[in-house]
Amino acid sequence: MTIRHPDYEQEQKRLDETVSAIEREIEILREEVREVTDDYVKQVVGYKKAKELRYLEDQGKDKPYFGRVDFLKDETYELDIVYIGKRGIVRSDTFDALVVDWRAPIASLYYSGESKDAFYRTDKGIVRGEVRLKRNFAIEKGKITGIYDGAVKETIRRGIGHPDEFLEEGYIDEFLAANLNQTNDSRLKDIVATIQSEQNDIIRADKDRPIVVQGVAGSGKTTIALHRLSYLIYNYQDTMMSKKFMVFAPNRLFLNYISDVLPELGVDDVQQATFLDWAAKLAKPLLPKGWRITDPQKLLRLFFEEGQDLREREITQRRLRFKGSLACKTALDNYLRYLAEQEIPFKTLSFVYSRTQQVFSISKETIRELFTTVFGHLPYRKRLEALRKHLKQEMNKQLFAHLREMRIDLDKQGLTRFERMMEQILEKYLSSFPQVDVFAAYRKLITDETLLRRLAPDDVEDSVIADVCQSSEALFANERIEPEDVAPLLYLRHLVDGLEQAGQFDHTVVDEAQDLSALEIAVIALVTKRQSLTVVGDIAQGIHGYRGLQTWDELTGGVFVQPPAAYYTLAQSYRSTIEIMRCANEVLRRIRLPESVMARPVLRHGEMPKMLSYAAPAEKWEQTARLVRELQEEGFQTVAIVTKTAEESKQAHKALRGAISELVLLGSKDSRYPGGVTVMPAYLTKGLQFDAVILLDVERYTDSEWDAKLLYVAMTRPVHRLLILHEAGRISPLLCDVPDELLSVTL
Ligand SMILES: Nc1ncnc2c1ncn2[C@@H]1O[C@H](COP(=O)(O)OP(=O)(O)OP(=O)(O)O)[C@@H](O)[C@H]1O
Repeated sequence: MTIRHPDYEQEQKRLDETVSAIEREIEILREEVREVTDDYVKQVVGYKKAKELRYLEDQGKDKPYFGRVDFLKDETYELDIVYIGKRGIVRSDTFDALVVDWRAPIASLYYSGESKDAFYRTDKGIVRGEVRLKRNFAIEKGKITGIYDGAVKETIRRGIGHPDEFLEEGYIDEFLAANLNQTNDSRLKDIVATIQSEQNDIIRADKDRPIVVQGVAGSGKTTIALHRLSYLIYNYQDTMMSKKFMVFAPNRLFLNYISDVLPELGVDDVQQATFLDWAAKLAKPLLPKGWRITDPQKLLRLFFEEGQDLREREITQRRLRFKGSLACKTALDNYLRYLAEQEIPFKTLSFVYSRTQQVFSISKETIRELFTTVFGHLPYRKRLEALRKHLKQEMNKQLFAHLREMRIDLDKQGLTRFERMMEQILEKYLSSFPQVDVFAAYRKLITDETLLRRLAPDDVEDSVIADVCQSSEALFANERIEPEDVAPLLYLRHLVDGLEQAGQFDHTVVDEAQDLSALEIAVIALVTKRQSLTVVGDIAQGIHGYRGLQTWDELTGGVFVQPPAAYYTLAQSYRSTIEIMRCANEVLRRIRLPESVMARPVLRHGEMPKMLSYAAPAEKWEQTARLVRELQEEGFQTVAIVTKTAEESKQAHKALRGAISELVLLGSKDSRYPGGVTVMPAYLTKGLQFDAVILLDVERYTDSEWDAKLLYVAMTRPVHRLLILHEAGRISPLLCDVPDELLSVTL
């Protein structure tokens, strides 16, 4: 912290004036809000004012802003001095902006830092100039407690470590360090004061194209995706509504964990769901009576437990991967084409006008052309409707031309008779077009080896087709579909009937996207207007690798073609200490992944991760309880005891609940994260963070890619402390090569 900054007096004076002005605004608002009215418009305005008042009273008065930026405009050579806060505050008498909202265009300068060549975008174009000063304030109850100028400069001048080390590990400015060091209150919070430049680029990216973000563990993906929603609603309230925003996240616990930050960011009524919860609602009406979707957790055992049938694992993986792949999407597209080409008996439509015995006809070539090309972009059933309408018009046209030629005047009765006749002819003609029942069609395609071989792309191996069809047949025999059937079913519904949900969302965030399949994301894109999606994830954390994305190319090269996606990477990790991240990176190194997924921790040190062993199970529980006590004594509020499986979590809870008061067991059905001391399986910790993590039974993580990713996820959850427990003499192959200087081992 800079003690007595030379501008301290001046800045405190400015703050005092701002606070006084805010107090006046509070008085005015209180008066206005008190007014009772039955005018609807006034009520709406009143509601907005009440919200504004609440913000000013609760937060704005004590800490109206966190930053200042001085911008010298190229065009006019005027210096704008702008104070930036969580919400904009305007004086109602003079309309002067006391504080500029962090989402306003000019505030972008604050996040891009000092530069001689700076700019920001407005509706009217780009404004260029020089950022002369970027200043951060720490403010408590209207008093400045710290002033921090610039970012890199300050850190290096104060000499925290050698400058080379900054570059290697990623520098961090003091203001950010002060923010990160606060003990974590376990929930996600807003980071408006410390958003980093590369994060700012993502938050403010073009709204009308998909963005895909590969970000390492703790790089702020979830946080910035939510800040992006806040940014979008602030800047595009004419075209976007927050109630039409959707956030897809991996589980209900996670949704609960992030739910507090949205209102804090000024976005209240965003929809949130897991993909399966949302998609199953749409898919269920397509299923025959009595059919169910299997529990997604059922397969975890097959993939994460030792001693499982390897052939079954292979078949299952092939089936799940195929059902989520773009190859499956191609097969479904081809299926519709195949129906049109092979199963529709295009015939010439002819009819006779009995009074003159005139024969009219529309050729089969014309009808085929209409169905497959002219209306080819429409869903199957809508194509049929369009064809019927078109044929009727054409029949009318032909007949009336003939009547005119023959100088025949049809009376009302004649016209009605003719209308009826045409309907009958069309009804009969179109009845030979197959009626497609979505589920029956999907079932046929996914279980008929010959058909699937014919329609799937050539690079899908025959043996994969055979495994997919045979194992799907067995699954369907029990009147069950699996979660991976849902996306192809919805995609087929889109091709056949059209998804009436199409364009339902103004913007969609897909978090932990690596665990969804390409086809699932393609379905999400179908229901999002203008492909306005923010897709974030980390390939290194793809713990459902047997079904999820393998690379981002599947999206950038396959799902998002027009408009193409903008791809970003975030390598800087903000959550855990350097010591924790270095140790976790060692686990990743064992599986060959691209360099982009290796995390660079920010310059924040802490205790080295510790590995402790125990000889007997009783000792394991004693040690765990002791560690929890010690962590609590140190002041850590959220501690997670993490096991490999849900079953082990249950056992741990049973063994520990007597020794640890208020210990909460969490499973995949839970939807509320209570804080405190919790015990849960590793896959559920996804996306969450805790002050400290105690990892149990690490010897159970084998040398497989899945286990390495799972262990990596669990190891990257703590903000401050990581403690690892294992049975004496047995150690996970994933940890046995970690150098001593990265992991302190106590035998
Ligand atoms: N610019 C920042 N300033 C302050 N804190 C930050 C910043 N960026 C991220 N953080 C903090 O880092 C932590 C991790 O953020 P978040 O959970 O959004 O990351 P993530 O990339 O989604 O992580 P993971 O993939 O591991 O779940 C949070 O505590 C968040 O507040």
